[in-house]
Amino acid sequence: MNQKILIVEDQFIEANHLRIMLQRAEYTVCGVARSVEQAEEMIETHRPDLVLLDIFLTGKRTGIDLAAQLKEANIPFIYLSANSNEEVLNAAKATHPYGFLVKPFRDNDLLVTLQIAQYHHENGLESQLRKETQLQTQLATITAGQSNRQQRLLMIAQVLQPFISFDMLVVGSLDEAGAQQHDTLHFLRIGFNEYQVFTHDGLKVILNARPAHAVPANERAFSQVQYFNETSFKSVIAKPGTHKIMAETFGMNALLTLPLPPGAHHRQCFFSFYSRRPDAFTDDHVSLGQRIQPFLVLATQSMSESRVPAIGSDVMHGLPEPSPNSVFDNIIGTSPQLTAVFELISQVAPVDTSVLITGASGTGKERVADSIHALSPRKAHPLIKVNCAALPANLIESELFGHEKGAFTGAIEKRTGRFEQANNGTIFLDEIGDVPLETQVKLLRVLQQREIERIGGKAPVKVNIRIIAATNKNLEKEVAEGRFRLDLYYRLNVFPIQLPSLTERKEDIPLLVNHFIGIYSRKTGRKISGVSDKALAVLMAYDWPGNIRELENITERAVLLAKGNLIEHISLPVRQPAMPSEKAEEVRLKTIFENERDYIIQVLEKCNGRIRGEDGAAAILKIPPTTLGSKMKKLGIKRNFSF
Ligand SMILES: Nc1ncnc2c1ncn2[C@@H]1O[C@H](COP(=O)(O)OP(=O)(O)OP(=O)(O)O)[C@@H](O)[C@H]1O
Repeated sequence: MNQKILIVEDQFIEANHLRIMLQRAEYTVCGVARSVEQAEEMIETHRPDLVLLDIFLTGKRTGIDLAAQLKEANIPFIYLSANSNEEVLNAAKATHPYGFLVKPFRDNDLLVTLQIAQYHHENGLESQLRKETQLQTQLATITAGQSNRQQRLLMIAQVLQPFISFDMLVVGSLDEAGAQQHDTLHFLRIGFNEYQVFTHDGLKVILNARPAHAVPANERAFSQVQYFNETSFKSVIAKPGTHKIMAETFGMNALLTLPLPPGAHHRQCFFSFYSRRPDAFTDDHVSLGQRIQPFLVLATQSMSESRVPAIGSDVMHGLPEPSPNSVFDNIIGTSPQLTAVFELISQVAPVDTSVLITGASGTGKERVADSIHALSPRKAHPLIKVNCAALPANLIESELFGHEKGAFTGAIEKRTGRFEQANNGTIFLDEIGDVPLETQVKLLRVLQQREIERIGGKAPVKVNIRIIAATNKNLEKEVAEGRFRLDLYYRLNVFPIQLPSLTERKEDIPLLVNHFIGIYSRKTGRKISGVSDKALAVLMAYDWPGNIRELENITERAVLLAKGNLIEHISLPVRQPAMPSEKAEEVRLKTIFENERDYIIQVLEKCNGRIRGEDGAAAILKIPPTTLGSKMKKLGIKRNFSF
């Protein structure tokens, strides 16, 4: 084994037990630290391969404080803590640990967690290296290509995006005195892999609409790779200049500067990446920027050597190629939040990593699963979807793993389970948070060993599957409350994708509404061309507890009820007005479950309690009646309605 492990634990007995256990398992324990200060010294001296980290330690600083340094030093760490309250779990999760074990735990749990951590760390590093080599090759190909400066820079922007997520890239050159020239190009991200390109003069045209701004002449550029997030960005934009314009005109909140040194035959250039996210950039971006500097120098050098066609002065240049958004045809939206999701999908789809999709009900989790499968090498094989919440506890195992004939009373025939059906393809386990604890152990086994055991079967059966799971539950909370196994959580949460709620991306509402109008006009044979400004304003003002599913249902109804060929009137669910004594804060703190519960009750009321049938609540909510039934049970909604 021979991995060097540092134990950071202030309880002597526990630390000693850990040391003995790890040594027995052939790990090398390079030290036991009782405080963050001691740990810092030992890390410096021994450079451990992994750190086991208690959260509350001797002294003021906690394990969570040490985590930031470990991350920077690229040392994986696992928390061991007796404290499993949700707040601590969330703070710990934000530091991206390789595992979290709640004390007391079994020795074996720790050994398994260590192996998982090692696996993730090595794979993470390896795939990072692979991706970076690929990036360098892509940059070299662009350099060798024949396209003009603008096209090349656009291609560079596109290949850099997965590594440095930005909303605006500004590229330009400097004169001998270090002042900016007027050859600057701006690439404003307007969709996944789609950019609006404008020149220095183009920017002037935009700014004329905002007379308070002027494009500064001869502005100086930064001389090293560095970043400015939130507070430091505020000090950068305190002075007039390009950065201030980017902040005030385009809503940018962070900057990463990447200057390129001058050469004998070419000028000094600069790349400035801006993001709307105030915490967008990290030290990792600085290191990456320094590593790719030579490749960018070559790319820009070849541009100054090639004859560059004149670029229209104040014209907005579109993409030279058709928008590659089409790979996500089934997911409508161009908001930055959704674009970030596209980014994650395209990163994870080609590999076999398990994915955990989280987000409130109706945010499109199933759509994301569809896209991951469709973009993966498994696309020619089945994508099997299982709604775990809809399966009664006594049937779930036979549904997932299958059974042999005669395995139990009623098993009159052999049944192939969903895992076997998904062989060579993908299995989508929706509502994973609803799987009973007993079944969770078996799922863990599938994830670890890629084999299943049919009920009544004599030997395990190997399966080659990719697992995508989804939930609208807060799994950390479920773990903390003992309803979800931590080891399964870590196995599933290898690549989390969190979907934004519709209120977080209201700018997508017009696109979504038009998309649904198109679908339901075709379905119903009505010729509806769009929605009036007034009706759209109503949609934009609503808070969408049911997310896109609710928007789809409301649009469908509006299409049916429209008097002319424009939707003029939108009828939204009547919401209970807040009680005067209710504080605004309390209203805001409603949980997803309360929202979901209220929404289902509203729909049930509208349907006079009918669940099934064409005008039943299940049809309106676009979920099977059995799913609605189990949701109602879960949310404590009594079945005191007529069916
Ligand atoms: N971005 C999108 N573009 C177009 N349609 C969407 C989008 N996202 C969701 N939908 C539609 O909204 C509905 C709900 O989507 P989906 O079933 O994927 O949500 P979900 O998050 O899996 O919900 P639940 O947690 O309730 O299972 C579906 O009818 C889907 O067609």
